[in-house]
Amino acid sequence: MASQETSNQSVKMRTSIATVSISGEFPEKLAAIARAGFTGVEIFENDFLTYDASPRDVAKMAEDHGLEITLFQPFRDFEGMPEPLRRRAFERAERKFEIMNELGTDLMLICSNVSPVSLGGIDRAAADFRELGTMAARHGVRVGYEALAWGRHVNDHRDAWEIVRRTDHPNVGIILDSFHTLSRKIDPNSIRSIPGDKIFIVQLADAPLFDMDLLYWSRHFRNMPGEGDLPVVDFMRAVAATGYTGPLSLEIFNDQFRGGSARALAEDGHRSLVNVMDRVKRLEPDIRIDVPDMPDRVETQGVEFVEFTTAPEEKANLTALLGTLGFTYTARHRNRAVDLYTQGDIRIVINTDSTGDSFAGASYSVHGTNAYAFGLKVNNAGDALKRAAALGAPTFSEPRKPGEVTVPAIQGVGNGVIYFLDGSPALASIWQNEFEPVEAPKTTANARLTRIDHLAQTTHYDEMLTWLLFYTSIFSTRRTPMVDVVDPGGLVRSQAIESEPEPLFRLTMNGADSRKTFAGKFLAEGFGTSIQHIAFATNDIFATAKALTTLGFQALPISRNYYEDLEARFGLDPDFSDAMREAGILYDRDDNGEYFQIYSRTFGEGFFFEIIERRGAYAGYGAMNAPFRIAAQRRLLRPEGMPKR
Ligand SMILES: O=C(O)c1ccc(O)c(O)c1
Ligand SMILES: [Mg+2]
Repeated sequence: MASQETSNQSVKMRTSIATVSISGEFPEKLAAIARAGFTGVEIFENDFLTYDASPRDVAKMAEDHGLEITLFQPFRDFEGMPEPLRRRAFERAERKFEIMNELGTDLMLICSNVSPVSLGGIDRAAADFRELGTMAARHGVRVGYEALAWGRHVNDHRDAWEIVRRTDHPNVGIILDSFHTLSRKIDPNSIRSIPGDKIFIVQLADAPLFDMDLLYWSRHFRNMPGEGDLPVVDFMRAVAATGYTGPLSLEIFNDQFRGGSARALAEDGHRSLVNVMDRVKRLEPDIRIDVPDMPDRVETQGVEFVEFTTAPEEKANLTALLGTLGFTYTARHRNRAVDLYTQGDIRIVINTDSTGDSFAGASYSVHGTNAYAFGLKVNNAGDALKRAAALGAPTFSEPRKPGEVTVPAIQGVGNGVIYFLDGSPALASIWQNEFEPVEAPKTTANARLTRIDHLAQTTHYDEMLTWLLFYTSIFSTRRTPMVDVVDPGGLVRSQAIESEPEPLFRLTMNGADSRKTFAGKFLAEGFGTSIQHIAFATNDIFATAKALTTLGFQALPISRNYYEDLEARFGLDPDFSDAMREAGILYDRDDNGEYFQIYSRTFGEGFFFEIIERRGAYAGYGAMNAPFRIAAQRRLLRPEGMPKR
């Protein structure tokens, strides 16, 4: 009875990552892995072989970093070999067991045989494993069998389990790898019938859905759980239901990661594991892994404000542009050089407070005028901060003056600040308490802008997965499929993140490959600033266009060819397309509704505003119009009549 009780206790979560998953030399990898908070590491044999140190030295290095070596892998082409290859395989294994003893790890991964000379048969494989188990026991080690998705005879964890079950040896177990199961669309619920103590380690990886050869897909395109499209949470739920308490180990083969930052990759990996396990814990109450406590994913009700930092001498350009968009200067901060402009439910804050060590001033010095911060409406700002911090997001705070409230905040893309606001008395009354309404004559002009539809952030393509994971792990969101936007200077990849259950907060992430693209230029010249455009919603784009003209707004001029094509493509009435052309309105339509867009001219290093109207249930962002927008923006960058350089 006593042992029964112990076996139901939960066990502290053990996190591990394979050395193949991140860039750098062996010592750099271990340092980054330890620093990111992992408790263990899988040694990928090749990383060890190519590094000039003895197994004991490597054991010492891992120990110095406080890392357990969870696994030594892979051992290939073992089971089902005809003689004399069979004998050779056992001899090879014995050599590796000796190395494992020096490394201080007791588990080796054997992946299913891919050799064309290997022989099938469950009982033949089980007999080989039974003999190997006995040899492993003599060396005090264990072996785990993993079905590679492209294994010659075994390519399904259900078959690997049947072999392990028939082997019936305490030193032989199964190793599950989410990629191999999910890439072949094998139902992960089949894992639920495996006893948890026969699962020796679990490897986790996600991947974008590609129709591609399995081996090539696995070796080049895996990514961190939550960064791809595979149902890793369902997989891990099934594992948790078995009572498994061993390490959760990331094994990510990815070409882009091999050249990335070891530190950033390790941090993303740790965040992805904690996030997946947090989901799993909420869905599988019988889980025996003790996952760190944190509030659930944050539901957002939209963008409460966007804040620009600028210098007093540049401010007039920005406020003039806001004026032509129908914004009114409504209030000024009681203690600071901070102004509030409003229209509908939109708040734009302009900060010229560069005194002391204000972050706004610092951001201006690095990036110039930029939208360096935004505020999100959430249910509980304190909980939002707790979750973000538990997932490793840097928290942000600045010294407050008497009477000022500390708004919970974190830092995100381009070091920009994300504030959390909720309905608590202190945070809900911040605009009334900290701002003084301006008495100056108010314009009655208004362009019927109602709210912020979306923010668009630009990053280097290499960082795109990092930031997608950042948002989707902290906030309750879904991602739309990635779209490619062709810029004459290169490709820009774009993906939207939308809050769930209601898409009240929408954000598009644009990953620029080259600084020759319009987005890449914005990044390079703004030194990595983050928000490139803000899209405001209207309920009547034509009325808004008319009001904007009166206000002196200059829309981005769009080529006549665009409207010719639009008319042909959608069978539009020529009067309708002429009306759009005159107002500089772009158009898109899908099965659910229509989308209208007006762009401002660019401001500073490529920042711009957009005005949109969604009709019906159109859910996109007009991606097909992006090349026309980019072409128009590039035309304006060149002085009239100048040849393109
Ligand atoms: O691609 C491979 O060969 C390979 C090797 C070891 C693994 O654990 C794995 O998942 C894949
Ligand atoms: Mg694997």
